[in-house]
Amino acid sequence: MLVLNKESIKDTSLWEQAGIENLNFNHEKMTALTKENPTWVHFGAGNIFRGFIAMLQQSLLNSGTVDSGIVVVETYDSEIIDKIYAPYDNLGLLAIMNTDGSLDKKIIGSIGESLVGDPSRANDWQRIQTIFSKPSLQVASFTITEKGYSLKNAAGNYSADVREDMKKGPDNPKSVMAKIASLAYTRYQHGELPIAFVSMDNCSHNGDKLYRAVEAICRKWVELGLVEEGFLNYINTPEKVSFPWSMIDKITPRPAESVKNTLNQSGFGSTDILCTTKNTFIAPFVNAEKPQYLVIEDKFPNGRMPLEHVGVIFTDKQTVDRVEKMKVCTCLNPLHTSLAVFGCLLGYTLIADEMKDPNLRKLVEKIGYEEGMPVVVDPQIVDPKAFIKEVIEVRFPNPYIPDTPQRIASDTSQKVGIRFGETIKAYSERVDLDPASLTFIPLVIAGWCRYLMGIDDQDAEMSLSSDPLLSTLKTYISGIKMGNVESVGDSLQPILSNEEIFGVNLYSVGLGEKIEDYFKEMISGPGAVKATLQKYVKN
Ligand SMILES: NC(=O)c1ccc[n+]([C@@H]2O[C@H](COP(=O)([O-])OP(=O)(O)OC[C@H]3O[C@@H](n4cnc5c(N)ncnc54)[C@H](O)[C@@H]3O)[C@@H](O)[C@H]2O)c1
Ligand SMILES: O=P(O)(O)OC[C@@H](O)[C@@H](O)[C@H](O)[C@H](O)CO
Repeated sequence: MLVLNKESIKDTSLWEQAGIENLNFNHEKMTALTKENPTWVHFGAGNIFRGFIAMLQQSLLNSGTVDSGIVVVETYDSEIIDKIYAPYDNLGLLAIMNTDGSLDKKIIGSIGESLVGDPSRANDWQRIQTIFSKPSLQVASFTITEKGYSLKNAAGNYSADVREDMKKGPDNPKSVMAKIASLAYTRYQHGELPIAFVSMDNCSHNGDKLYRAVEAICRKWVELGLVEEGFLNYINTPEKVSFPWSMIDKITPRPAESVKNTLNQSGFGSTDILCTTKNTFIAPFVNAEKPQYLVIEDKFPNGRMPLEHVGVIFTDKQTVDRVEKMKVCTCLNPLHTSLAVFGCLLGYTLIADEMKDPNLRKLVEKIGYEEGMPVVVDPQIVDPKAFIKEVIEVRFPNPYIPDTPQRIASDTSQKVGIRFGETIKAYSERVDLDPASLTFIPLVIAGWCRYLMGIDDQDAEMSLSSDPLLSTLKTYISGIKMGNVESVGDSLQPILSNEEIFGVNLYSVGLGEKIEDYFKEMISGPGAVKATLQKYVKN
């Protein structure tokens, strides 16, 4: 069996025989050059990073356009580095799942260094500080999930770590955003060196989200006299520090047993799948679909790698905003979240199987075409109708993509505001549209509340995907009993009125009571979720 390490990849014929595309550059040289002159640090060593972002730099390395790779930093889940990067010399394998069932297999070898971003790992932290003091560094990018940018807890207060970091200053930060602020401070101290901090997470205005979090911490440090005022000016000078917006799209499911088995059959053995204690599902291999889109605001004060050669679209902020809104608020992610919630309730474990269920297919068609399209943002550079058609007809139904509703249900509380709240707000702002007339979006929100009960449509207990608000949300609905509509009372009110969650108080736009009614229908007994869904999609 072929195993991944820096020695094994030197024997090119072995990889050729296994049908695995090898690197077209010298891995050792790339590693040395990355250490000497790092240009790109990426935070968040998860699946999308290796399956998409690292492969972009790899294409540039393969063509000889660049000579250094990426330094990956994991600030949250050190097990990823210790168990998935270090043992394999930072190498991985990408399996692209084609619609005909074939796999395109490529070694992932553009990661020059992997580090744990935490002061408790002193050597790694010092090394990251050194990297941030280097003039060569151009880009710090991020895929740390939407919750990674959050400074506050469910109650809207700064979390304990953030409070402590704000009080203590840039030494020994604990929270992820204070770590970034601290590294920016290092860069400031070394001559106000320029850099672009590029969020590549699925959240609207992701660059602003990152900026706001980092800036709030820096501002506090300045207020308390822990750092010079010039640091805040530095962060706020776009010619020195930028926070470009981006839109990223490539379905990259958790590593799947089915793909592991196929890889084993083809003679590739580095396939152990791990679920870390922090709940990251990761393996030495990544499985992903082929389609991919990355659109980035072209604002890089220290220059950047020529990623336009490998399909990345660089444009202005407004266009990024429009593409991102098109995808995240209408054409892909709301449909995914809908399939996630109902898929879990109805016992599905594969998105492609859900697309064979006429009710679920109809649901996403109605949410996308009927309720989303009237307010979709047309970015001009991508056609929303063609995009959503590819999503509904080609990407979601691809039976070879082992994507699960349970993966997508993770962190739903962090996502519903963007996935549905934006459309609801757009209806409120239009004189010709009324949010209270929506049917399917509120149906999914009711489905999510029903999901939070942790009981599936067959009345069996179901485990819920991780979510930072899960315990709080479950407390609100703990008094609700299946089959007992009276027990609902006003239990859903703290959820549905929470503007932190939905971006809008759903009662004030005429949807709160409607969602409560759908919810009541869905708890009337076993099979009620399916029946409710069927009743409304058939109308
Ligand atoms: N997987 C996809 O299909 C896909 C597609 C487009 C965009 N994205 C974006 O990328 C993000 C990550 O996806 P992935 O596939 O790499 O997921 P993953 O589960 O493989 O990895 C998640 C990464 O985020 C880090 N993380 C999690 N919680 C964090 C926190 N509170 N603070 C800091 N870091 C944290 C983890 O340590 C890990 O590095 C998604 O949330 C989404 O915003 C993913
Ligand atoms: O990653 P999230 O949590 O923002 O959303 C779940 C999925 O919709 C997402 O991961 C998609 O696979 C992705 O947005 C496709 O580009």
